[in-house]
Amino acid sequence: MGKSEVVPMPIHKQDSLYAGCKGAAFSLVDPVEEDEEYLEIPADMQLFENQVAGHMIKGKQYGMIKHKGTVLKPITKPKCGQREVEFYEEVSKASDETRRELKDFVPKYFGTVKVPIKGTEIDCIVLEDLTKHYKEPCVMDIKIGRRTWDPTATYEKIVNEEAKYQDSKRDLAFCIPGFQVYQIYNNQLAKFDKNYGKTLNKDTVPLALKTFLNAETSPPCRSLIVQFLASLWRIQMWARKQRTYHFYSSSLLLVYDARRLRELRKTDPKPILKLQRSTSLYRPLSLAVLNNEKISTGFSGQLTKEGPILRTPTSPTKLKQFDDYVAKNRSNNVWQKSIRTLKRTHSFQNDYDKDMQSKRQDYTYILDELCTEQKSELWATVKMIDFAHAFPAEKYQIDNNYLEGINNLIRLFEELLVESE
Ligand SMILES: Nc1ncnc2c1ncn2[C@@H]1O[C@H](COP(=O)(O)OP(=O)(O)OP(=O)(O)O)[C@@H](O)[C@H]1O
Ligand SMILES: O=P(O)(O)O[C@@H]1[C@@H](O)[C@H](OP(=O)(O)O)[C@@H](OP(=O)(O)O)[C@H](O)[C@H]1OP(=O)(O)O
Repeated sequence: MGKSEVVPMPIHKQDSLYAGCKGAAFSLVDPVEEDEEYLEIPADMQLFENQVAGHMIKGKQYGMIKHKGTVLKPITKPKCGQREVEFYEEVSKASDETRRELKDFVPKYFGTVKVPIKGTEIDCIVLEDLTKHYKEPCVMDIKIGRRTWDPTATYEKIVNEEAKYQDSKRDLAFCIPGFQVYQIYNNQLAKFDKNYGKTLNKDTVPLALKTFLNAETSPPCRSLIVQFLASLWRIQMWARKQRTYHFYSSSLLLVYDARRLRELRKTDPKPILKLQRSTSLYRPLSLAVLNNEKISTGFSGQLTKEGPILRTPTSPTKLKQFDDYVAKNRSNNVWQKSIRTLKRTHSFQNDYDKDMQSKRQDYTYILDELCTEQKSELWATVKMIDFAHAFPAEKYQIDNNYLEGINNLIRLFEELLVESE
């Protein structure tokens, strides 16, 4: 039980359908009989090798299929499939603000298609492949919520669901049914399956996150954590106010490109000290540069429950320099805006929630800027997936089951931000 497979890199993705099944990267198909059966899909489709959790080929269940930049999700349970299709249809029409915002957090939806699988026409949901731009996609499926059974669940289903991932769900309100990571330290692809996920608890989940982030032997990469947090905070802000849906057994899919991390570490083991614009946006907010001189912003880089830990410049010269800097620089430069926001956080404890939000927006803003200027710079994202059990919100209530999982996940990522460099 545990790590399910380690695959030497580099892994050359092959277009051949046969290669998809025989390749050791896909550990989830029974290699003897079923992969041969599975070959009975159209020639321009392959098994989706980056699937880390969810239904796999087994009897009348099928795994995800890869097709020209999309993934096809076979509908094998009609009610679940119908619910998920309805959900995506509603969101893609986005007739209200909640759904308009939500659209950004889910994979692009391209309708449904019938695919002949083993001689039978199977309806499939067509979604954007969230891994398609990444050379070495590291993927983690995090199932959100303590309760993973929906309002229509049978007694048997409830008992079955309650028996799984008990420690993790109880203490963190989420669980990890699978992930894969291109490990930089040994150049291998490692896959962790649901059996491993079921052993995790509140003490070991942070370690699993570090494994996923290639941060077992070195501090987590700050740029990577900020990218994940920026996505997570947006989803959190949305989940805090939405009263349209209640999600059961739905996941967040975290994806990043280990190739970019590798390059960053190779060229710049301490990216925080680089001053070029492309990387400067990712420097810790403890430093700003004015006329080639480093200025302390007072932010220690640490976030706690009470808010960010601030270190007001101690020397009078530095303090004056900082105040002058903030007073004089009122332009729209993102970095200067960040400093002004941080300055405001001196009144943080009086209005934690509001200031926390603006701080988060500040990070998001930095990322937005980066996005506009160099879209290709982003190499990590979080999307909400799996809406087979998405229901209308009961009594117009907040989905606290979902929100709590998101909050805890964010807390762990904020702790990683503290450790990051
Ligand atoms: N849009 C996507 N892009 C890339 N990978 C995806 C996408 N959607 C799903 N996946 C991959 O497929 C896996 C299963 O997806 P999903 O959870 O939607 O399927 P499922 O069979 O309904 O899962 P479950 O058994 O948990 O209900 C995910 O863990 C992820 O690895
Ligand atoms: O059997 P079902 O109804 O398809 O439900 C599966 C469930 O069997 C599966 O549990 P298990 O194989 O881990 O015991 C769930 O997987 P994880 O909880 O491990 O991710 C599936 O999520 C269930 O599917 P669904 O979410 O549609 O109920």
